[in-house]
Amino acid sequence: MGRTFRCRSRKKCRPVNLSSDPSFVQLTRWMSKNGWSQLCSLRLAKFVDTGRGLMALNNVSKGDVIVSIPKHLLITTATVSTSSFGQILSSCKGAKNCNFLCQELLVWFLVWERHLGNDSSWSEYVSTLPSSFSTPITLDECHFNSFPWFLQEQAAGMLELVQNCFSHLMAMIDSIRCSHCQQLAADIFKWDDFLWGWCCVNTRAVFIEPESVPSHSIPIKDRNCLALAPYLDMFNHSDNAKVKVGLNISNGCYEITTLQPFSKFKEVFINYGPHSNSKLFLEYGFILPSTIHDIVPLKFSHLIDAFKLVGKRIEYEYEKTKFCQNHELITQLYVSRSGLSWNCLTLLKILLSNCHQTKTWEQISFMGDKSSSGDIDFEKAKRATLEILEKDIINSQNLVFGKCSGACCTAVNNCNGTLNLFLALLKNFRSIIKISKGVVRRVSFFDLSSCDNIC
Ligand SMILES: C[S@@+](CC[C@H](N)C(=O)[O-])C[C@H]1O[C@@H](n2cnc3c(N)ncnc32)[C@H](O)[C@@H]1O
Repeated sequence: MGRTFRCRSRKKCRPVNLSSDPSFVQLTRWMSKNGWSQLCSLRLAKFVDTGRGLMALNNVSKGDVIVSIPKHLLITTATVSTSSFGQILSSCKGAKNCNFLCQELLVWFLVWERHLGNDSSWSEYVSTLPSSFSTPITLDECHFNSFPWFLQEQAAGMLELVQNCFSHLMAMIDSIRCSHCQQLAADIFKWDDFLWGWCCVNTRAVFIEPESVPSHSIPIKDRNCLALAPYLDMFNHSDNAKVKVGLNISNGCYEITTLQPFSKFKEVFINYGPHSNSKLFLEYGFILPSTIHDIVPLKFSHLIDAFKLVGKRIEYEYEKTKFCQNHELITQLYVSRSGLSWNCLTLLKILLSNCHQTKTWEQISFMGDKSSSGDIDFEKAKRATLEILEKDIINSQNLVFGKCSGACCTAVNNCNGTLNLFLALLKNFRSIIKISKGVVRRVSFFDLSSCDNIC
């Protein structure tokens, strides 16, 4: 490997400086004019692994405030109520179902301000927002059908919510004419615009105490706890980041304090919450190489099928199923890197039991895995469960590609990025199952050998 090659490779890994990006320059200028000042020396950059984010230009110490946004630069439902869009909403008052989800209002606000272009008082912020997203909700529904069941359910639920929110307000405002462009709302706002707004709010909004949002007259039907925060929404997420976030009452700014240091020229991260990769994929359109929160959910039917696979009959299947339902054991079924969850192990053990008495099943449910030491059938059932789950994931992997004709992609997603992400997520699931199989084998070996010793 020559020197030129090494230099080129190093350059490829280096973040690209985006500090002179015109929309970003305009954003910081506009924010400075409106009372914002940069407390921590950061630069906008494009990182190889995480995309656009913020880089430390000096060492950042534990306890440093990395960002501080004056309250009046946050977009909350109070901002919406005082905007020209808020005036339109007030003309809908009295209409049937005239109450809104907090997120729905922020979405429509962004869509409205984007259509105002340079005439929007938030144009400097709106022009920094991404134009496309890799969240699965932006895919055509045909792709959802290839997802593993738990992702399929969640993605379909999210899509239904977004569709309902879109039609909810469109029904109220479609005949209203915009005083800015004189067009009918029905001609201005399309599904793709709403989807864009939804993704912006879903991937960028921060939590704010509802009491901190100034009161207004728009009826909100859920917790009024979301805000969009210009500049602050440029921070990427890391599982390891530790931060303190909230409104500083003494200066009226929304602040993030880092509880760990960052070295000069490294990316500065915040933490969006203890999310699994499934959640990051569904809600934010990215995944991490690995997180401690990763699990692969299981269905009760996977456990039943495991018995079929090992050729074992379940005695009193109907009664046992009823018992497990009544004792809320058919919840929290998943596999993590440390193996099958407690409830999975308990269910397997109950299903294996030859006893007909609920008292015995109750005992098993208290003892869980411990009641099974050395039971070969139990080890076989555990392994079979993992085999079945892995097969499901492989099926899904085979299905997802070959479905896309390109015509199904929405304007806010060209599909390939999301499908590659999905593939990476499935790989992640398979690695969890693989590690878990090792755990099963180790436990099995340990249990059997300790059994031999006792004998
Ligand atoms: C609040 S924004 C952060 C800024 C964003 N990267 C941008 O360019 O505007 C959240 C989005 O950033 C991206 N993101 C955040 N953390 C990431 C990470 N660790 N790896 C990859 N992408 C990440 C995801 O697309 C996510 O939806």
